[in-house]
Amino acid sequence: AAVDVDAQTCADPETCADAETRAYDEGEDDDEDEDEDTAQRDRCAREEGSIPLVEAGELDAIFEDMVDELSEEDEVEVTVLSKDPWVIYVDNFLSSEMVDALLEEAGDDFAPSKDETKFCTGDCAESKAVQDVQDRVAYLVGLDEEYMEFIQFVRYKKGQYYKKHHDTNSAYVNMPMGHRVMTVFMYLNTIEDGGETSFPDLNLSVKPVRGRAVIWANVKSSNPDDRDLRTMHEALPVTGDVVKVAANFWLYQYDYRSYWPECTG
Ligand SMILES: O=C(O)CCC(=O)C(=O)O
Ligand SMILES: [Fe+2]
Repeated sequence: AAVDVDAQTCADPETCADAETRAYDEGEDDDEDEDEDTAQRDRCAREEGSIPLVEAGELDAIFEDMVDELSEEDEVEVTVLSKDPWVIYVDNFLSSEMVDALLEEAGDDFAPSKDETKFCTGDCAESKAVQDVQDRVAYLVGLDEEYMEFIQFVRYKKGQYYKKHHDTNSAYVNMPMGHRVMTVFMYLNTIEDGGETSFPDLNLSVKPVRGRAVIWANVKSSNPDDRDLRTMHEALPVTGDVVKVAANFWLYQYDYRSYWPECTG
């Protein structure tokens, strides 16, 4: 649901003179949107008997299990930044081979200008690189591919940033795939100058390190239909010459893939 937004602000016009920023439609409904939402709801009803990824109370257990599992892996190091809401980061989440293979899939042909993102669909989604990442996440979280959005590559040149936002849209709860329950955000290179992923309301920030993943909850464990706005986050401006490259991987409450693309946004 990435949209190009013209009226972006830049916190520091000096730093951001040439910067562009990315943004998502936050879905603050006006009347027109509501009519559209209703029409889409009729067309795109969630299949009856659909099984949610998390029931109330289960998200905590998913994170606990994931942390236990990852802690036992050689080379991998887990840091729990917060348990309420869950925010962890995992060093060597991706092996060096996996990072190289993903970078190869990401390529260099990002759409220029504002929205430097690229969804990995088609051949990219079928590639071994992507299948390996999916398998890893499927195993750790205990879900299958249907619940996964296609990986989205993102990159930031000097001065670029991504303003504070939340990863799941308030309207998603009424869409067939439901909320983006969790985000798995993977850094494909190390950035020394700026580029941190910051959670201002939690006073936390994570540095981009090649192979590191940040994993956080976007909904409340007590009620997965409810967004947890405490995990609003931003990408701080890259201040050096190295282009930051990373990948978003979003996990939904319900099947995403069979509703994509007609009913997913
Ligand atoms: O680049 C980052 O550090 C975060 C990116 C992000 O939050 C997003 O693409 O939704
Ligand atoms: Fe985000």
